[in-house]
Amino acid sequence: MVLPFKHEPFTDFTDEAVISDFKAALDQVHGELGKEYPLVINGEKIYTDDKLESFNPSDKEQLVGKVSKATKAHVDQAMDSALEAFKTWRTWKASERADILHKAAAIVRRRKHEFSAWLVYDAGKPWNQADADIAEGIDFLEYYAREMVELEKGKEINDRPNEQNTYFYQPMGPGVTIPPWNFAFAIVAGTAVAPIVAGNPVLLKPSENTPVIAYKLVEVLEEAGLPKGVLNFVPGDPAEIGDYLVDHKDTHFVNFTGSRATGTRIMERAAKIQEGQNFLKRVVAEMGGKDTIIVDKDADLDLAADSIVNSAFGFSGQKCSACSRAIIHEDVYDEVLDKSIALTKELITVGNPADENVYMGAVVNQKQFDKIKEYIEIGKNEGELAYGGETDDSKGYFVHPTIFKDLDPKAKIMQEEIFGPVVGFAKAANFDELLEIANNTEYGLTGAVISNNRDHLNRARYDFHVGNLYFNRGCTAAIVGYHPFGGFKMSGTDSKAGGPDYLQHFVEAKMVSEMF
Ligand SMILES: NC(=O)c1ccc[n+]([C@@H]2O[C@H](COP(=O)([O-])OP(=O)(O)OC[C@H]3O[C@@H](n4cnc5c(N)ncnc54)[C@H](O)[C@@H]3O)[C@@H](O)[C@H]2O)c1
Ligand SMILES: N[C@@H](CCC=O)C(=O)O
Repeated sequence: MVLPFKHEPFTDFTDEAVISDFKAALDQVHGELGKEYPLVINGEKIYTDDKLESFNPSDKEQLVGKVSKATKAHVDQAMDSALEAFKTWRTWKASERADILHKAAAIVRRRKHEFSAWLVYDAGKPWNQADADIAEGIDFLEYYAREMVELEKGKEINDRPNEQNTYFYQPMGPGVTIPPWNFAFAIVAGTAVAPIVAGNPVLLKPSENTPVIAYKLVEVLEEAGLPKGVLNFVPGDPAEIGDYLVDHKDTHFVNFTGSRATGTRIMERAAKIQEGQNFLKRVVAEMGGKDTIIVDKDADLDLAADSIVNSAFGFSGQKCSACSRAIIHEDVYDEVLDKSIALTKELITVGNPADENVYMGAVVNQKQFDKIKEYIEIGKNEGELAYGGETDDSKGYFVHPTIFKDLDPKAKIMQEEIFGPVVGFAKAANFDELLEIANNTEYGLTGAVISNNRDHLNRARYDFHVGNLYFNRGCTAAIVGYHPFGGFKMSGTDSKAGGPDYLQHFVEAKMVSEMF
């Protein structure tokens, strides 16, 4: 019997036994660094000479792994195997497909610390953030398995005398999953297994920054019994195979999560009908954010500072949901700013996340490091540096938590996604203005309101235009099955990952009417 869904608990890293187990997992993974990984096409492991090399962001000389690079010819091969696999995979019952996800979840759960340890080295995640990423991946497996069994039942529609009508959902055909690096296990798992459990084979092209942990997922799903050809692993250079995957005439859907620039490019390309294509492609594109916490005059100011600091600096601000704008009522602005600086000083440590109790590791790569540094320089001209601003890329890509104050809400660092540990403060005269500023970016992903005023919360519920809105807490850390995730405006297609509507993106609804 399948138990009702409950999210995976987070690991208690204050327990000495857990600390010792986690250190052992780090040692185990350390011993496996630098290995080579293949493509997986039709169940066959293919090693190529040309490889992606993944390095530890906190120790940039440390090679995490070398992953084979797919060419366009490999993509064609993978698509052929997906088309072949579709013929039988589509006929499996939902519960049979779901069982593979349940088994995969059980395998990952048993090897949880080992998987988290890979994220420490491959993505630069501190222990607790790595643990949360793996827990979210397990949740996606467990949640979509249950959701598919429900969806297979179809929906009730009306009959008339001598007429029986049925309405049900069927898979669409093979498609492509293109995830980012920042939730290198959770988002890869969620965006690959949702279409798969719905009956569609997938070509998975992981991020070039974190391909090793993605390969680990492919191994687990194979061990759990996923038939060959249902998940094909085609890492590669996005400049070489990215457009090719999207443009392919047999790509039925693209399940993308990443930057606005890549997402809009994919939307445009997928709209063009290719020779031999006789269906419209679907695109799920979950993109960037410029997420705001607003603090009302009547609010718990310690809670405000805690929410801002943890949402801005958790995983070095490398979350689409990260708070990069704090808009504060002018009457409490100085106090919230002072409390936020004090808490940052007290809480945030920067270092190699393989060490215990590090709050922030390095940012993912040189490109991100340079970009964040550039925004810090821009911020110095646009506002006043209130805290931090230091950077050091001698050993790893370290950026210290950085707070700017007294910014114009239209300033560049208040409008563009930085994707690093930088938060800008601005003030507003009243609640109308707080909301107006919160809505003045082109993004609409997450936001939070810290307020004790019920009328203001009621207004924000409808007038704060973001897909995920939180009251009296931070704006990160959505949980599968509890906080379905997806953004408005240029943040994406509002697909609501981890929610009850998500699988609908990967099925076709069919009506059959029979006369008796
Ligand atoms: N809204 C969400 O749910 C969500 C979640 C996580 C991250 N993000 C966003 O992702 C971004 C960070 O991730 P990133 O740096 O990996 O983003 P990115 O757009 O650079 O890359 C995302 C993926 O797209 C691939 N890609 C790049 N060019 C491509 C092309 N031309 N065709 C096909 N694929 C291509 C990359 O290889 C990678 O796998 C941030 O903007 C962040 O806000 C959004
Ligand atoms: N689901 C995550 C954000 C994913 C994007 O990076 C959160 O809610 O913080």
